[in-house]
Amino acid sequence: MSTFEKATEAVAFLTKDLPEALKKPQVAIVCGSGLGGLAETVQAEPRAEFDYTSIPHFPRPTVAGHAGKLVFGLLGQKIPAVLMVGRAHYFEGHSMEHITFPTRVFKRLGVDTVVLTNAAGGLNSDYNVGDITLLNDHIFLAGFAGVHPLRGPNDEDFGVRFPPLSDAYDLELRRYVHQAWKEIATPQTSRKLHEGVYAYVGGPTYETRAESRMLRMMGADVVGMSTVPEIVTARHCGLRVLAMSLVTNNAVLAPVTRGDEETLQGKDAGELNDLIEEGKAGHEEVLEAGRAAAVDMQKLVVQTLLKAFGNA
Ligand SMILES: Nc1nc2ncn(CCNC(CO)CO)c2c(=O)[nH]1
Repeated sequence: MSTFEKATEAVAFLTKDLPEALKKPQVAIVCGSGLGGLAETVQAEPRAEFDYTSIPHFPRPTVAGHAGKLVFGLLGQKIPAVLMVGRAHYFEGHSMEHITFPTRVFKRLGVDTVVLTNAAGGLNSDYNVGDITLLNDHIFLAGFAGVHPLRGPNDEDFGVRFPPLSDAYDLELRRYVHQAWKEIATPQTSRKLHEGVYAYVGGPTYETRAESRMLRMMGADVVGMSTVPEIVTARHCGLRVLAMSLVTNNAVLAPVTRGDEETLQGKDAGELNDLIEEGKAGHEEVLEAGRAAAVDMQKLVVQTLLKAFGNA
């Protein structure tokens, strides 16, 4: 069975009992780590929810903070949308084709715009935890090595064999984000909105210090383990893309301390531990920062989409 046929089967399952107003979602939103609250901004009626385990061929997330449900509803009471609460990742053992299958389902549902959110590590020293980075490009390291969602026979039902990506990050949608942020941010708003480049790493390990420095030197502003495979797949099948990262922690770029006696003289075990532990990333801090920033992120996504499609 081709991916196109699997996506068609999943759409038939999802739409068979959907309220008419929800059968043709215009926008799909992928909620990243700790950002599942976005699905609660969808009003109560009309609304439909599907656990991923019930959807034919859908991948099942295993990471804390990734619930695993598809929510259909109206954003801002007018934009028919489908929201993914929780995503599957390559590092969980899923194939690239499997983690990007939901994007194929969006296409078959008639979605024309996909909004992807994620939690990411900050590489740019101007970024602080809690800031939002509107993505305007990416570096797909795994893709360079052939770990790529479009590897293998091209599915002409979805798109061309050699899709360009120089236009991947929709300029009009990014303009709406900046306009929306001007309306949301107040003088008291501490978090900042940046535009930047996302580096995709396969995970599940967080980067080493040297890897973080390499990514920064390559021009990346934030780093994460998701989103880019979905973006590549979305562009392959002609969807408009809007993507935002929440900076949930700062990647550790500082060179590792030398271990020679001269450098470490006079340091006791506790001080040595502090040196090596400084800035170490952890998933709990990622989730906590996601929860803290979720309301602003939700407002920004909804306000942007109302500007882009609210008069439709
Ligand atoms: N240094 C660093 N900090 C980060 N904060 C969030 N993520 C994205 C990964 N998020 C989950 C997996 O989805 C692990 O926290 C990263 C990352 O990949 N690297």
